[in-house]
Amino acid sequence: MLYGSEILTAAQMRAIESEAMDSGEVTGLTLMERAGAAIAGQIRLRWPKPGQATVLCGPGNNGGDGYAIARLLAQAGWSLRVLGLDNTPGANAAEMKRRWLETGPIAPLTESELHDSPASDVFIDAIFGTGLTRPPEGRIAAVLHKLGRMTGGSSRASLVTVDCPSGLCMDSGRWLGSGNGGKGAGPVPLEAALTVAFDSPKPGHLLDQGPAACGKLVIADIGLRRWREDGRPPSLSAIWPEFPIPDRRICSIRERARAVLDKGISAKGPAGHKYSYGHALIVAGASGHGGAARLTARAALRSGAGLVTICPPHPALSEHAGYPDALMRRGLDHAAGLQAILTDPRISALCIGPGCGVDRAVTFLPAVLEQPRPCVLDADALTALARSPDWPRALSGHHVLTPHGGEFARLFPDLAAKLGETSARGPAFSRVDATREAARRCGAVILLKGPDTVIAAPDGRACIHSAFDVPWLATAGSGDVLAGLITGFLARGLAPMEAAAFGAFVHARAARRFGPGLIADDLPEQLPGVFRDLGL
Ligand SMILES: NC(=O)C1=CN([C@@H]2O[C@H](COP(=O)(O)OP(=O)(O)OC[C@H]3O[C@@H](n4cnc5c(N)ncnc54)[C@H](O)[C@@H]3O)[C@@H](O)[C@H]2O)[C@@H](O)CC1
Ligand SMILES: Nc1ncnc2c1ncn2[C@@H]1O[C@H](COP(=O)(O)OP(=O)(O)O)[C@@H](O)[C@H]1O
Ligand SMILES: [K+]
Repeated sequence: MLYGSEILTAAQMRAIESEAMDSGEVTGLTLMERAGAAIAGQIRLRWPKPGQATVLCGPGNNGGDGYAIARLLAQAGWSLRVLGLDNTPGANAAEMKRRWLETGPIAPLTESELHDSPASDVFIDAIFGTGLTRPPEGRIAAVLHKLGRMTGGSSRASLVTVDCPSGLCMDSGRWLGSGNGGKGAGPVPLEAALTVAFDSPKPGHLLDQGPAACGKLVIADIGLRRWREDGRPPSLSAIWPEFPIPDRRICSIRERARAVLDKGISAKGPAGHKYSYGHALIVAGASGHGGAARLTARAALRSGAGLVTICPPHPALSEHAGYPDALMRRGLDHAAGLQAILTDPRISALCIGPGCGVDRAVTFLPAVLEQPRPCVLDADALTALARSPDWPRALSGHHVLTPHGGEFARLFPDLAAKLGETSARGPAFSRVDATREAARRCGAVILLKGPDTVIAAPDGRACIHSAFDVPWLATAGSGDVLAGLITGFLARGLAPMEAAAFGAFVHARAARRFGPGLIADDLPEQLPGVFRDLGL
């Protein structure tokens, strides 16, 4: 459907693994050996000279992977210290443990044994993976605290995690047992240098605390693709250009971008004129607040919309007189005026919110919502929307809402509260769960902003756009630019979910291309380069 790679929940991953094993074509032990070999291989790639490694093995299959890694690294000349538990109930993990014991001993998995380990180049966390069901407690929590202190910050030793940092919920990216932001009763959050996960990224690798905890994420192919690619469209995918997972059901960003932006041209041919590319209308606010709406309008122009008109109140028209000259201006003082403008059928998308003012947004929202064109609701329009009773009934599939966390909490206070709660059991409620539920309730596309932007449609399709590598995107007005991009793509005829996803992708790409020091004004100016880089 969208771009990037499929994301699987822990339960979906387990189901695929079971299906593969039930087919009789692969055994659990083979998968574990492949997992162990993938991680040992990644470690040897990064530390070509054999060194000292300490492997911490838990009770389940994650621990089984750990014993396999220890054996393979030892065979490659590494010095190993392995810490483990007496209890290893699973047959495959027990077999891996038995094979390791032919090579070396296992010390108890305790804080004091970890403390007494020889200085290590690499610590390998194979305590819990997808099987984590509750927050680590007691002795394992103490081990994780210690591991966090031994490997975090300026420590020389690197942490490599098997599938995920132990204690992190792979469906939400939240530390089980702690509230939002990693605070609370959970373990010292681990900060890995490298996480090697299997087959597909899980939501927790990309959401919330996940990216900071996982470090560099590598997805290892362990031969399960055949059971995964069953023809169904993925319900959750990652828009992550740097992520080189070819997935035959999802075309590449480049292909998709070309298809998306060629749309106007191929529909109209070279004889197309400006109206072929759509006409976007931006409802702007009173004097003194014009910058936000102008950023939106500039982004809509640069996105390739054929025409963009900005509509402030008449007294504020002079404020919008400057750059860009391509922008059209039209005074708009009351709802009847908007209805009159909208008699022009060539206006193909609207945006209301950036720099609009809440009172003005309250005035214009009914007229905006009752007309059938696609529309982006951002900033003040979201605050205005939250004030009107029974607002979800006024929305439908042609609306795109682009809240940041605060606006989301105003619109969906219960979902925001749930996101902030401490989770005593996994899977924890995630930003994907919250955004999907929000989209379902109001029947519109929701784009929840953040370094881990989540976009969801009312039918349950969702994607995560990861922008952890461009923290400089968090600058005043960058959200206004995003709203303009989405409006421009809607004006050009993209479906709402696609316009939102493509907007988020292009927005981050522009920020990445500019680099630190970026201000929101720079973003629209980067777009021609972004489109050129994409080969458009
Ligand atoms: N997905 C796949 O296809 C593959 C997965 N493999 C590995 O298998 C792992 C999943 O294995 P498991 O399902 O055995 O689960 P884990 O090894 O993640 O651990 C689960 C075990 O720990 C217990 N447990 C969970 N939370 C606990 C807590 N807070 N305190 C104490 N005990 C707790 C569970 O009851 C269970 O016995 C993956 O993360 C991955 O490392 C690989 O071996 C190969 C293939
Ligand atoms: N830490 C971050 N890293 C990358 N992108 C971020 C980060 N924080 C916010 N963003 C992005 O920056 C934009 C900020 O939008 P918003 O909060 O509406 O700001 P404004 O109202 O000033 O325009 C959003 O696209 C959001 O996804
Ligand atoms: K782990």
